[in-house]
This record gives sequence, structure tokens and C-alpha cells, in this order.
Amino acid sequence: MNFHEYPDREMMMIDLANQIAGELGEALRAGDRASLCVPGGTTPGPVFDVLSDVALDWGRVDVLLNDERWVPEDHERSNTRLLRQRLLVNRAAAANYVPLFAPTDTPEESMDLLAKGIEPVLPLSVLILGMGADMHTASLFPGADKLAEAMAEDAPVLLPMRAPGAPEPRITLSARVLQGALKTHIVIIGAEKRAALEKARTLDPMEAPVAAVLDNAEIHWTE
Ligand SMILES: O=C1O[C@H](COP(=O)(O)O)[C@@H](O)[C@H](O)[C@H]1O
Repeated sequence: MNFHEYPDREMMMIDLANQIAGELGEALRAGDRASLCVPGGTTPGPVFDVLSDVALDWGRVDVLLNDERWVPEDHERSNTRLLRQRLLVNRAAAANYVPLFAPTDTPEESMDLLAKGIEPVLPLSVLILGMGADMHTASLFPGADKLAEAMAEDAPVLLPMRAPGAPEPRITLSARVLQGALKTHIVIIGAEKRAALEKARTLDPMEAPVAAVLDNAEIHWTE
């Protein structure tokens, strides 16, 4: 992994958005389409704000989440809501959104349908991940019910996930799909997450799921 430290959050978000835009541009020059896979949660909003206004051929970009919390799209904890409000606006409104949510009671009921939408956009051209202080990334949580399945070499594209640290059921891309990304960026803020990331480097991915995606990742950190 490569570690990039920034003087402040604004600089980090602008710089990261420009790197992502450059990588998407490269992917679009090399092929017909590019895919951008992004986290939800509290960290990526400012990157989305910058990225959404970048001049790119967004009509050839497929955008999807790393994971989703199984709550309605208008719920304040919905990652889809964040994506629609902060990324799929301005110039990026022309991108093709690949859903990780459908309005069924459980993620299991929609799993096959959602996975079918994701398969054509793999491998991911550019992957941005977040990380929790508990070392989860996407919805690969330590202690989660299907973590071993999600970490397996032959894991499905998508899995439902329930974990002690997650207040609602989740749906998540598997480690195999995340590891297959052509470019990987992990964006984290604050001393607690930096310490967690350092610790994760010494642990097994079953204890520290983010460890599964560190090998080829660019880490972006600021206080
Ligand atoms: O629950 C989630 O958490 C992680 C980290 O979120 P943050 O609020 O600590 O930035 C996020 O990457 C993931 O997509 C989300 O569902």
C-alpha cells in the first residue's frame, strides 16, 4: 500500500477527486465504459461534491456503491441517498447508476437481481473505499455473519451481511470483487482511523476486514 498524508481535509478531497477523475479519464480512453465504485457513510461527501462537477464523459461511466444499509432510499442512513444527493448531480448526473438497493423487506429477496446488474460492470475501473474505526470496509465487518463467505476466493459478487456493529441488515460487494479493482483508494480521516489502519496491517482479514484490500491500495489520510 502507499500512504498519502494531506495537510487538511479540503486539500485531500480536492486532490483525491482529481486523481479519480484522471483514472476514469484513462479508463475511458482505453475502453468503451468505466466503472466507479464508492463508499457511503460520513467521509466521502466532499469528494463527491468535487467529482460531480468534473468534465468527463459521464454517460460512459457506471457508478455503484461498495455496500448499502437495508433502509429505504429516503432514510438518513441510506448510502444511496448520499450518492443521489452528492455524486449523481451536476455533470455526473449523466452517469449510469447501478443499484445496490431495492425496496424489499430483506436484502436476500433482491440479491440475485442486484448481482445481475453488477456483473457487467466488473472489473471495477476505480474503487474508493472508506473504513470504520473497527477496521470494517464496505460492509465487511469483524464478527459479521457471512464474513467468511464474503472473504472466500469463490465468493459471490454480492452478499447480505448482518453484524453486531451494524444497526441494520446490509448488502455488500465481496472481497473478491473489491480485490479485482484496477485502482483502489481508501480514504480515512483522524488519528483513530489511522491507528486502526496500522493495526489492520498486522492482523488477519477475518479480524480486520480492510486488510483484505490493502495490498494494491492508495491510502489517503488527513487529521
Ligand atoms: O457503514 C459504513 O461505514 C463505512 C465507513 O463510514 P464512515 O462514516 O466512518 O466514513 C463506509 O465506508 C461504508 O460504505 C458504510 O456503509
